[in-house]
Amino acid sequence: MAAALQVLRHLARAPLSPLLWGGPLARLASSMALAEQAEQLFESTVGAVLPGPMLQRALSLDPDSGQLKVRDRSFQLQQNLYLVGFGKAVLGMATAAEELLGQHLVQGVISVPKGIRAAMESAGKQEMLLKPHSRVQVFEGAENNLPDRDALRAALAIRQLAEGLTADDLLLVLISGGGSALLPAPIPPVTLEEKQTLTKLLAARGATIQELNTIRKALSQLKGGGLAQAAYPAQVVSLILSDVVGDPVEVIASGPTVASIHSVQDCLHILNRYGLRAALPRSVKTVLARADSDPHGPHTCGHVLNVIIGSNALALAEAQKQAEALGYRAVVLSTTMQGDVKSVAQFYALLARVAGTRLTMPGAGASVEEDEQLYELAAELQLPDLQLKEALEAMVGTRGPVCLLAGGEPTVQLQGSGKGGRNQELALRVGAELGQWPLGPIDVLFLSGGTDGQDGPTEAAGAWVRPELTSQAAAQGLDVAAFLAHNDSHTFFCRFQGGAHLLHTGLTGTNVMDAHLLFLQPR
Ligand SMILES: Nc1ncnc2c1ncn2[C@@H]1O[C@H](COP(=O)(O)OP(=O)(O)OP(=O)(O)O)[C@@H](O)[C@H]1O
Ligand SMILES: O=C(O)[C@H](O)CO
Repeated sequence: MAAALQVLRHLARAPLSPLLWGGPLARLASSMALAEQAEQLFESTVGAVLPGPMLQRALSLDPDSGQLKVRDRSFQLQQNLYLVGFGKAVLGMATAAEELLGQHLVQGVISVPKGIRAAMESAGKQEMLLKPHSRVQVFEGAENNLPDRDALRAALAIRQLAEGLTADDLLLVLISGGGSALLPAPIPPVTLEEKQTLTKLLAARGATIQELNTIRKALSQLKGGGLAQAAYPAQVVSLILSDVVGDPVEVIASGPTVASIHSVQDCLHILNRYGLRAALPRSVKTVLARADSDPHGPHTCGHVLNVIIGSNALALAEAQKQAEALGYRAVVLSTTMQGDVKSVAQFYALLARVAGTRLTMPGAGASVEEDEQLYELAAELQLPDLQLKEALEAMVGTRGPVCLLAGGEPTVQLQGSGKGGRNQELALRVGAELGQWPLGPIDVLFLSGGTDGQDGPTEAAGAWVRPELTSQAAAQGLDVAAFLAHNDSHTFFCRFQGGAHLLHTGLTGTNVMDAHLLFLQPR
């Protein structure tokens, strides 16, 4: 048995040959290999945006001259390098930056989530931990992604460092998702508590991250270009890991090194939209009124270079390469997947059916109705970069396995009190949908995983499913619909086949939203 497993593992890693996909043994191999390959590809997706590789790609230092190259710009390092950072992935980014540029680093301050060092330690991720004599001071705070006193202390230390810099200095700013909560510095008389309450209310009422961060910028000393202004006249290079669809630098972590273009009117519209304008604290009204008459206008950021060094698109591009190396025809469908998880699940299930028909019955063509339905669903999701037509055209003449890749962040409207996460809920919904139709002679697998390794408040990163999910679950006495009704996807996957469908990567130290992989293998 062990030897057979070895063979299957080997098959899983070897490039796929269409000849393999035939008899019953090959089918068993294919089914094991498919799940293993899916997990392997998910790991490759995450691997492309781990802090170490990302910083190595973004920075190059000539050790003799001390010239630092970032994109097409050069900076002279001469014991004049300072570092600040804030965000969920910043501990690993700072570790990698110190490793690369340590001899020039004078001082650093970073603000990272509470408990992250202990979590990385216990996960054995030494590469994410600063060395004992690091020049970087670490503040942990913002429990539950909300600004708190600890994060405020960190923000003030970061501001102090930035304000002390001169025109000879270079400030490296490391930014990742979660940065907004980790860099709170409300403009007086707004208090931290008031800012916290407003943020919570806006989020609870469904404000988008763009809206939320517009308000955060208006009330903050450091967001919306404030940090860049504090560091002036030093040069500023911001290295940004994007956790927002479309990679907008002014939104990620509320753009502390990007001049804000929003007016007070924009803020009032947002506050109106969520019914919060009437009950605004006096302090917030005061700050907004002052901003309106600010004679200096928006900050300028001419001394700043903002660079996106990691994103969902980058991660998917790597996964696409790996999938192709494994013998798949691989297409990136979209990196802006968003919308309600139910619609997203319907989209993937129908896509599997339409694409599957094209792959297994090339002559027959898919039903026109299904095609139309698929395009309608896609239009409802409003994905600006969707390559649906291209993906379907790529199936024509393809007789081998296909892998469709996408990324983004669907939303779950929580109704139940179950345990789950966006990715496990999406996978479970796709599994349930896939079981509703016959799919023909084709193996299908759908995987959804959070690149940060933690899907909602669970230890899993996500899950994978196959069309047999509902019937296999029923045989085990598990009712998929009942679990979905309570948003209890994690409990489901823990019980289903002993948890074999869960993705367990542990905290990855990075975060570029979620990855969705759809595999189609004609038998
Ligand atoms: N029981 C549940 N079932 C499905 N989704 C859930 C459940 N509980 C929480 N969630 C979802 O999990 C998300 C919060 O989890 P998480 O901490 O992974 O947030 P996040 O937005 O992924 O953070 P990050 O920006 O770090 O990726 C929310 O989108 C929430 O709707
Ligand atoms: O910190 C934030 O503002 C969000 O994670 C988006 O970047």
